[in-house]
Amino acid sequence: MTNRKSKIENPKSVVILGAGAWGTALANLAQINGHQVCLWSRQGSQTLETVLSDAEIILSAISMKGVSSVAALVKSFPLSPETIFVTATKGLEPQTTSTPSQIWQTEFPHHPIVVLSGPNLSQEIEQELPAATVVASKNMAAAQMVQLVFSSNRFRVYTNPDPVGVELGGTIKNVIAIAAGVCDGLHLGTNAKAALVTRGLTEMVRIGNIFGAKTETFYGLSGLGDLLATCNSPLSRNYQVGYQLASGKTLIEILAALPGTAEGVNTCRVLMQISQQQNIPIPITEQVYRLLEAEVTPQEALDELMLRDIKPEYNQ
Ligand SMILES: NC(=O)C1=CN([C@@H]2O[C@H](COP(=O)(O)OP(=O)(O)OC[C@H]3O[C@@H](n4cnc5c(N)ncnc54)[C@H](OP(=O)(O)O)[C@@H]3O)[C@@H](O)[C@H]2O)C=CC1
Ligand SMILES: O=C(CO)COP(=O)(O)O
Repeated sequence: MTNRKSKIENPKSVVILGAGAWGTALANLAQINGHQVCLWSRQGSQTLETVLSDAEIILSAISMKGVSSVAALVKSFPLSPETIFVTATKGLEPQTTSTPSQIWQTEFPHHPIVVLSGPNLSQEIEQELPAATVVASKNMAAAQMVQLVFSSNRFRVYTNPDPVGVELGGTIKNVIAIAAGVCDGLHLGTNAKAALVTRGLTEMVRIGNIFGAKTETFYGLSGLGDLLATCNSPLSRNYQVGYQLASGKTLIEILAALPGTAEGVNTCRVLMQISQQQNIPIPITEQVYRLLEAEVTPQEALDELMLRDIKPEYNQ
């Protein structure tokens, strides 16, 4: 059992990379626990070298497109060998299909890497509504340290030993959230939504298993939990993309007006590469891909899904 009091008695120096919606919310959560927090942005006045000099924890809340370049930049500065890296990005790198934690681990093979992911719509967290999340690592002491830094009466943090599983839950659900937005935008009803989300979870498990993730991880907060939050909330940018596609807008129009990042658009493309390389059926993701590429209309995507070959619910 961890002593929750130590979070005040032993403040940590935490650097958050990326002052977007999620980086800002996480910075506030660590700050209210009494930690010394520095929120770094490319637009800010502080250099990266200065902010990293005494960092005990470096948390990246950068969009997927910036992760590799920022990780390489961080590597060019001296760090304490004990520094813990935390990644909160929910995406996949197109060139390598790597997850963010795999990118950080490749750059920093001797440092502990912790994944932070869960049903965490940043706007609700900024409104001080209660939420729970997961911190996962192969290094349990590092995960427990991060758990203590962020845990509070409004943010409950669980540890987990399956970092890639936790990371992939948060990443793949973004594609299903686009589909859920389409489902609601077309007013297809509660039965259709339940079927979509449940079969979406099956696709998450299939892809996760290729990466070596544990199936049970996808039934926890970072998998099913985040899937439910994102597929049911108009606050989700990915859900908004799907909802607006259903109204007939083009992807270019939607992304031009979207506040912030919808990682599911890029993730969907990467998942299609993986599914083709590994011959893994992910029919919902495939229809989201065809819709994003304007190869089908929302109604045609629905018809394709409903008229697939009939089959058993589980593979024998
Ligand atoms: N918002 C949310 O509710 C949640 C978001 N996430 C995930 O967190 C990540 C960030 O999301 P969010 O904060 O909402 O997105 P925003 O669009 O609000 O912010 C994007 C962040 O990424 C940084 N960034 C973007 N491109 C680059 C680049 N090329 N190089 C360096 N930095 C870059 C920006 O840096 P800068 O500050 O320098 O401009 C900014 O901090 C995503 O992967 C998202 O899926 C996870 C959980 C919840
Ligand atoms: O990951 C999120 C909630 O857990 C945020 O979802 P969006 O990126 O779709 O807004």
